[in-house]
Amino acid sequence: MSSTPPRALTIAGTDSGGGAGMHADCRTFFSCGVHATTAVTAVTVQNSLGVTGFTEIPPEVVAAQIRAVVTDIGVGAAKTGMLASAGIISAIAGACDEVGIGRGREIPFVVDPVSASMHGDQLLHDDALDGLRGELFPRASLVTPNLDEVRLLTGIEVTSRAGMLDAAKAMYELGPQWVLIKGGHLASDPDCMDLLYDGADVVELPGPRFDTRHTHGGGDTLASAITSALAKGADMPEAVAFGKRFVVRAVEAAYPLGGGVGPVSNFWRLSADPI
Ligand SMILES: Nc1ncnc2c1ncn2[C@@H]1O[C@H](COP(=O)(O)OP(=O)(O)OP(=O)(O)O)[C@@H](O)[C@H]1O
Ligand SMILES: Cc1ncc(CO)c(N)n1
Repeated sequence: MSSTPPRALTIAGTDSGGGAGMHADCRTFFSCGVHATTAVTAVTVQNSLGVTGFTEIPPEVVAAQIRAVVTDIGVGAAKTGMLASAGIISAIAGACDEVGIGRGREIPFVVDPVSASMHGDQLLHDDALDGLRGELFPRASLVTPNLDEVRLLTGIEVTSRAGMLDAAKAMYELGPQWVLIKGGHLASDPDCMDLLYDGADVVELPGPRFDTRHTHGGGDTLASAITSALAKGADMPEAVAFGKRFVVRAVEAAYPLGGGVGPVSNFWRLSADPI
């Protein structure tokens, strides 16, 4: 019998195409040697061409999944992805307080403020933005917005690396302990620089920009790799540096799928040996 591995929790939506969302999270946890536990928020109808619909899980069922996992199995860190509605966000905030998930509590909490798929299909109702800002960000150890989410949440349009620092400061004012601004959408930048900020220090996380359109699930993969490292006891700068190294390799190994946009590879660490 082996000893129990580190565990992490993803609170997120499913992607029937298997590229992003909870599927990307679970594969990333697995690749990092972390047992994946899940609280499903929504079931999306999705493939490489986009999202054509989703069904939400009742908020009390989302909260019950969190309680069931944390009180029995225990987790070293938790993350959120697609949350869909204000009601689900409130239920998550309440459950997190009950079981000790959040900044200053036992279980670090990574909040990825997913608002839309990379095709632009909405994954969060407009009236849920206040819930994210008011109920989740103040509980977050880390928030990981992309530049579209920065605009939605703060009104700031980032067009340069200097603008990323303004965005980090504005996001920090919304209450999280740490902010990671992702630079993947800054097309004018020949590299992919992310920025980590804790209200005082700025850490630049440089990375190459690969010439590929197959980046579906990149944000989920980054946040899950960070969560895996936190579940193993890393501090935030270490965890984020690991997450960036992991996602760079994942984008490099991205693969085409279907007729649209393929996913980053969450299993680049595994060999491609025949059966
Ligand atoms: N073409 C690329 N080459 C290398 N790294 C990239 C590329 N695009 C994005 N990244 C990196 O991948 C991570 C995710 O960034 P991005 O800004 O794309 O997030 P996102 O929009 O939330 O992702 P998603 O595609 O899941 O919605 C960041 O570390 C970013 O720097
Ligand atoms: C379920 C789900 N979560 C997150 C994303 C964004 O990557 C997506 N496309 N689908």
